[in-house]
This record gives sequence, structure tokens and C-alpha cells, in this order.
Amino acid sequence: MNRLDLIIRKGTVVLQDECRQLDIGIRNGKIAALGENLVVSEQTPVYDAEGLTILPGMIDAHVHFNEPSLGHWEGFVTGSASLAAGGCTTYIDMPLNGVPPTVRLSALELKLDAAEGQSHVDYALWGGLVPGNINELEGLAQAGVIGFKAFMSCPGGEGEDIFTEVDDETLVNGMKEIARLGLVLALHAESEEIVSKLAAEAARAGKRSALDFIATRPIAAEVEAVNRALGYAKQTGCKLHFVHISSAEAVQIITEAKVEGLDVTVETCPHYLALTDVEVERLGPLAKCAPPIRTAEDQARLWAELKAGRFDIIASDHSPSPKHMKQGDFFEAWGGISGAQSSLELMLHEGHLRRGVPLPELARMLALEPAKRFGLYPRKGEIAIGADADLALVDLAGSYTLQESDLLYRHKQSPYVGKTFNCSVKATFLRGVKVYERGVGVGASLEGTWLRHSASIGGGLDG
Ligand SMILES: NC(=O)NC(NC(N)=O)C(=O)[O-]
Ligand SMILES: [Zn+2]
Ligand SMILES: [Zn+2]
Repeated sequence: MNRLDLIIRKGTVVLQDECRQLDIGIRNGKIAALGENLVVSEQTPVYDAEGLTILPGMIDAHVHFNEPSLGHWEGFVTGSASLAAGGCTTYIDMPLNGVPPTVRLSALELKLDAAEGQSHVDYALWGGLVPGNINELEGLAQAGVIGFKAFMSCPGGEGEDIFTEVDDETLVNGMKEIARLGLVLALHAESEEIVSKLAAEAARAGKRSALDFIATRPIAAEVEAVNRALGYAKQTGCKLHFVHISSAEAVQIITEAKVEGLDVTVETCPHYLALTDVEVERLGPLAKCAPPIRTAEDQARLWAELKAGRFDIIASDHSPSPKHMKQGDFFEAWGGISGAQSSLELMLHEGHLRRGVPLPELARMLALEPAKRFGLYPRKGEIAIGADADLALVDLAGSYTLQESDLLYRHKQSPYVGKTFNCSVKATFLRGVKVYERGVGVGASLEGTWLRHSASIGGGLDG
């Protein structure tokens, strides 16, 4: 056998359909061998993973790292460090909350400059669709964004050059153009009409609590937006990806559209599966996000959809801010949850250990489907010969209670501080290099590279 650079020995490897105790042989950053008792020369370094479970590194398709300009909210170095510590090896950065937003080529260049040499793990980038930028989309696609994101409700944020929601005309025309480019449109689906009306009513009535906020963004607002977008997708042939879906109702509508043949995928986030409105009341603005976290019954129905295999992708929607913006009046506070470091552990704890979701099924939503949907497959997304050796080594008996000091975010806040996880990420490998080890921390080198989507038309990944 050819020389190997590293063998990861005797871990329980999560494959597409089963888990098996295997050795993983790595050469030049790729998985070169998978087998029982791989034979190696005495010089080959060995990492003993006996007792550990090895998943493909998570691909977090939804993070907001806020650079350029708002690196004091979160940045590539700190955000990617938290991901490495959470078993994530690739992320896709959203086009908003940095200034300027990634809605034109010059902004993409600033984003790329901010990211270069600053990431612990690999990354790809979203472009944005906003009113007035349809003629920018082709340039962004050719430059290598993996798709476009649009908001159907107001994204929030203050300042001149910020991301804004689409009107229906922009949405339809944008979909036509994105269909032509062969990319996916990711949608934040909440009806602005419904939520702004309810928010104005709440304000008039002096309603300011967490539960009041949740009531201004009902499931009906999500359902209306999803239905409308699906109608436009039918009309334009645009591929859609619904981000952070919070209700079983919306999942059911999207599932029907899939059955009808629409090219549509659906994502949810760990916070909708791990938290309820009761906890939002207790945690306050720390747990504020849109769409909001809902009732225990809504959450149970979301789990039922997940167990039925109806979600394609699980992503963090890590959207942090400085601490002072996550305090005080619930309606005024920043909407967005800081949770990226805990995504994989939350899904293992809440999904696998507590609810029996099989590990290959979790790996499908956390790595395989995002890789396939956004042009990263087969280089990324599964543990297979020829793929990048991107691996999350987890201890499914490694119970610990999350402390603020464990967090690697720029701002050490998370709604999960104090939560006991019955599992923990022990080590993370990016292209065969250990970028995180529990108890040691993240490595000093910043080896994450940009995964440039190669040409719009036809798809696929460069390099
Ligand atoms: N401006 C934001 O980052 N918004 C995000 N905020 C949430 N989800 O509360 C999002 O993705 O909608
Ligand atoms: Zn959103
Ligand atoms: Zn988001």
C-alpha cells in the first residue's frame, strides 16, 4: 500500500447507511483508505479513536460572520474557531450583517479579503438578492458564490448600506435570473405584511414581552411566505432552499411541493428543536430569533417531521451581536441566536441520544445534503474514499455542562450555557489536519480555504 500520512484507528465511522468500526487512512488531506485493521508502516502516525464515533465534519450552510466592518460582532477567526470546536469543517457565510452586504462584486471582494487566511475551517459564500441588484447576480455567480439569499421580511439592522427585503417583483425577476444561472435561492420566509401589522398592533397595545414578540411572528406568516415563494418557483423554475423553517405546517407544504416535482429543500436549526417559548421567556433576548422559537407542541411536531426524514439540512443560523444588543427590551434587542459551536452536539444529544434519530440520518442533514445542494459534493459531505478528510470525532458518552469559558465566539454568550450535553466533540480534522482537540483548543494556523463554486452554469466546485 502507498504511504499514508495518518491513520485514525478504530473509531465507529458514520457512513451513509450504517456505522462501522473502521480505520481511516489519510493521504494528502483526502481519505485514501477505509478498512478494518489497515496495515501501516511503523512510521505512520496513528490517532487512536477507539470508543469514539466519527462523523463527516458538519457543513453549516447558514452562518453570519459579520465581516467586513462588523467584525466586532463576530469575525472569521472567532466564528470559525467556534465551528471547529463544534465539529464543523465547512461553513457558508450569509451575505448580510457585514457592511457592505454581499450583493455586488466589489462587496464580494471585500468579503473574500476579510476571510482570506482568517479561517480555521473551509468556507463558501452566499451572494444576496435585494431590490435593484438583479444585474449583479451573474457577476457574483461567475465569481463563485454558491447561491443567493433573499429576505421576504425585513432583516433588521441599521445604517446606510444594509441588506433589505425583496418586494414580489424583485423576487420573481430574481428567481428568473437565478434559474438561468443554475443556482439556488435561499429564502427567509416570513410574510412582511403579516409580521409588520402584528408588530404595529403589539406596539400600540404596549405589549413588550418575549411571548408578545413570538405572537407577532405566527406560523401563518411562515406558511403564507412559503406558499407564495413556491408559486413563484413553479412559475420561474428557480431552485429554492427555505432556511430556518420553524413549523411543521411549512414543512408539510414544502414536502407536497417536492412530491409535485419542484426542486426545493428545507432547513431547520437546532434552536427550534432544543428550545421552547417557555425557555425564551426565561432566557430573554439571548433566545430571540426570527422566525421565533415556538411552543413545546410545535417543537414536538417539528421533531416528528425530522424523524420522518422531511428535513434536508440542519444549520445553525449563527447570527450573534455584541452583548449589549442582546439585553433589555425584547422587541428592541438584536434578533439572532449565537449557537454555532453547539449545533452538532445539540443534534447528537437531542436527536440521537434522546430521540433515537440514527447517526447516518443526522450526518445526512448535517453534511451530505448541504454538500450536495451547494455544489460541494463529492469533495465534501461524507466519509468516503477520495473525499476530503473532514472529520468530527465525538464521544457519545462524554457528558459535560457547557460553560461560558468553553465558548470561542467573539462574544461569549449562548442560550445553551448551563446545558448538560451527554456527548462532546473530542477532535476535529480538516483535510487530515487536526484543527481542534478538546482540552487543547483550536490550532494556531488558519488553514481554511475558500470553496469557490465554479461557474454558475453547470455547477461544481473548483480545485
Ligand atoms: N439579520 C439577521 O441576521 N437575521 C437572522 N436573524 C434571525 N434568524 O433571527 C436571520 O437569518 O434571519
Ligand atoms: Zn433569516
Ligand atoms: Zn440567518
